[in-house]
Amino acid sequence: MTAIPLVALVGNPNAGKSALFNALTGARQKVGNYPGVTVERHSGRLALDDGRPIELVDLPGTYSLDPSSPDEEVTRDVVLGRQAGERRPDALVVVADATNLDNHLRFVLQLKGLGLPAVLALNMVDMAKRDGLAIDPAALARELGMPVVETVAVRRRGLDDLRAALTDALTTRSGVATTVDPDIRQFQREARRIAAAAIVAQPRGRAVTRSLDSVVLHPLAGPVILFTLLFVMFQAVFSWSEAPIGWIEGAQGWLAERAIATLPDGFLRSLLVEGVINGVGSVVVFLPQIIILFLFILVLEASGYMVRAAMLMDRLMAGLGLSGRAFIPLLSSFACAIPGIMATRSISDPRERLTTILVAPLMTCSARLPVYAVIIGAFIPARDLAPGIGLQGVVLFALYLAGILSAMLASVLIRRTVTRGVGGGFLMELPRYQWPSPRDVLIGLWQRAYVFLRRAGTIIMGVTVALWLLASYPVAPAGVKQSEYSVAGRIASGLEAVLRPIGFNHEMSLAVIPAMAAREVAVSALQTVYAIDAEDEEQGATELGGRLAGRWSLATALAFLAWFVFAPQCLSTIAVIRRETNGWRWPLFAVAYLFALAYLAAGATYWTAVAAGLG
Ligand SMILES: Nc1nc2c(ncn2[C@@H]2O[C@H](COP(=O)(O)OP(=O)(O)OP(=O)(O)O)[C@@H](O)[C@H]2O)c(=O)[nH]1
Ligand SMILES: [Mg+2]
Repeated sequence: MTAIPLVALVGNPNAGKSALFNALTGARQKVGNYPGVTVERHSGRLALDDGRPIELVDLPGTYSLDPSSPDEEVTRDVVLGRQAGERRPDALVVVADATNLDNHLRFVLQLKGLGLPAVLALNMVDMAKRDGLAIDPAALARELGMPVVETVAVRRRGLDDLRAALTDALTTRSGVATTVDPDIRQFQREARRIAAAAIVAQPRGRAVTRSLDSVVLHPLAGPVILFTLLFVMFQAVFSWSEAPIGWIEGAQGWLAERAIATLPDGFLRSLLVEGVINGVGSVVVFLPQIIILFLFILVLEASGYMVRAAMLMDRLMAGLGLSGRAFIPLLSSFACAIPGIMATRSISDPRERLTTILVAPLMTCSARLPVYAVIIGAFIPARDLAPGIGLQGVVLFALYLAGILSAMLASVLIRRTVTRGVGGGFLMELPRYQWPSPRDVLIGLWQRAYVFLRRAGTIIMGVTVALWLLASYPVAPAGVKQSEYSVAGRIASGLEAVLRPIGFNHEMSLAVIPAMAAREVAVSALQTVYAIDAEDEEQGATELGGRLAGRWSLATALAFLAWFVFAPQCLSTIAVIRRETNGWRWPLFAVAYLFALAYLAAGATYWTAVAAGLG
């Protein structure tokens, strides 16, 4: 006697497999409206139309047959007949949620590639109809090359048709052949195409999302749109911020004047004016630009566009060995690498995760913005390249691009060497587009502003004041430069020997040491050092940009920018890498390669600029 046929119920989590299992076998399996309800194998019997008995097994839901994820591997092994103590199923009933067709079809296509006789149970059609979504099962069957039966498992509807289709599939035993290349991105594209062909009516919101996506995710138009959006964002950072920056500078000047007018000349007044008000003020002045940057990022996130950008990036980066799964952590690293590195916990593949952690510090965090902005403001003329396209915004865009491109390049190199091995695919559900809620955006902006101001009031102020003390003492004799004679100055002189070949001067060498605590400190440190060397307080309060423009060569300024694209000038990031990788090995690796890159990039920039006659 031959064993009775074995049929497996497979599909994405929450598709209704257990509900269907119960309806077909009369069993009482636990069903629940959240993914991952069924975690072990259950089987039961039912009779086909011709009276033949079959054994039906209800499997845990999975999103794909990705061998890198342990739970998906079980499903894969069962379906392929590789699981110990389990025979290979003779046929599959693939269950898909009609209300989420394209996402579920992706897995259907993958399962179809296995070549087993299969029937698609298009479940939850009641929910689809309620939402105004109509799917043509005949069209779907034609496109898929697989019988399709509409079911409502919880109402026991479509069961007879399902049994009939299953009887057919088992009798003819016609396995459906693979038609698509087994690549998750191909499945995704094919699933979207089939869903679009089978859906005959859909709610308005979905239709809007679909037509927007056909443009936004277009292989050519998509990247162009993404690039344009980012370009506009960086233009806005400069062009919208002028007035509010003026207000902050005004307030800062007024505060300094008040302090000078009320306090007697001496230690306290110098500390307050040079260290606190002007030092910290030189950083706080960049608040408007940070707010503008985040206004764009938050709106794009809330609208549902960012997930699309991740998909686009995934496609672009696929050949580079970096997955789109890394996009969200890398995107958060534009705010700060620390939450970005923490967000890599969502990356299941350990090698991909480590690579993402190692390149996250290359994404331009908001702490670099003050450094970039002060140098750009001082050295790049505020003229338009074309109407509406300012040169300063273009340079800022280029700096961000340099960070992104080097992160991509670094990840290719790291993936080929230290973290070699295949990674998992990238699956992401696309949410619908929606208007961002102004309230949520405002709350988000407030949080960013608060974090920035808190940093200014704590770590940046603390380090700046400490630097002011170290740079003010011992007091230099007449004719000797204070910033060189002081404790800080002497330490910087040691570093200057190393940094001079890449165009750095004494003040810059002095600024990069305290900037290890936080990059913005580079700005307040320069402000403080120049103020200390100034003849009087009036002159000391001169705006930093103007002061730099008169003293640094353009080549030196550009080298400083290049340095900050790469340098791991942030102790907290190093600490977080240590925590997330459980040891000193990777943080030290990151520090070493990033400083090496910074040195090479600054040097190359400096010498190229000198050779071009900009020295
Ligand atoms: N309206 C409607 N609800 C359904 C239908 N089929 C299942 N459900 C409900 O959908 C939810 C998920 O059903 P399950 O059978 O637990 O899904 P599953 O595929 O077994 O999920 P996992 O075990 O997590 O993989 C439950 O709340 C069911 O009651 C259907 O055809 N129509
Ligand atoms: Mg289940």
